[in-house]
Amino acid sequence: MSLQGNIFGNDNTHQEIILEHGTLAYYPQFFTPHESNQFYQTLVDTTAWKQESMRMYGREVLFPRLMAWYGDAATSYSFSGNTFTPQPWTDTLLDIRNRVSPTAATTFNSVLLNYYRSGNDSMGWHADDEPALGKNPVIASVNFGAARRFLLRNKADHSHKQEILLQHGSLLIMKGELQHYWEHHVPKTSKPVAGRINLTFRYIHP
Ligand SMILES: O=C(O)CCC(=O)C(=O)O
Ligand SMILES: [Fe+2]
Repeated sequence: MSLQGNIFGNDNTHQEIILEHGTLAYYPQFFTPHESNQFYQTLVDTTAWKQESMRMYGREVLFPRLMAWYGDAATSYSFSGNTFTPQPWTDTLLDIRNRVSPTAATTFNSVLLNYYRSGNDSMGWHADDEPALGKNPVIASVNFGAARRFLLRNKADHSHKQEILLQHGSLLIMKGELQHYWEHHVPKTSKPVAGRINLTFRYIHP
């Protein structure tokens, strides 16, 4: 545990979760509740949200959440058969990025936003291992809104698991070999939960 704040006024108290082949660092209160409320509402209101679809078994299936992609102009991004061209950075997104980068000790040129409108929205098992992310990507995941469970499982042994409750104002950094050996997902929940926004800051190799 580090109990020291930094010059940005972030709460850098965190927990390192060392897995076999991969490391996570979880900062439960990286942003204050007050600024987290403001970021949440601004992002709900001003993001260019879209419900994208992917082709699965010959039919178009809607992703069970809303998404948006922002970043430097040269960072188009492909997954599940889609190519996303980024929207230009907004002041809010640059503000969040600039708060997170020093702690992640890297630079980011893009961000994927996911909006889970209710407990019925979710994200399936996957690894963020697209070639454009490079060999061992550092991904900074920021959470505003309802707390949701984030599950990890070892690719080779699904009984080998880890779980983190990602809370309002938290930051999760994924790094090292994590994406090669582990998958993650956000399950649906039958509990009545409010909306949640997750932002994953990434470096896309042009
Ligand atoms: O919503 C989350 O916490 C996970 C997001 C995620 O895994 C992704 O965007 O790749
Ligand atoms: Fe992911």
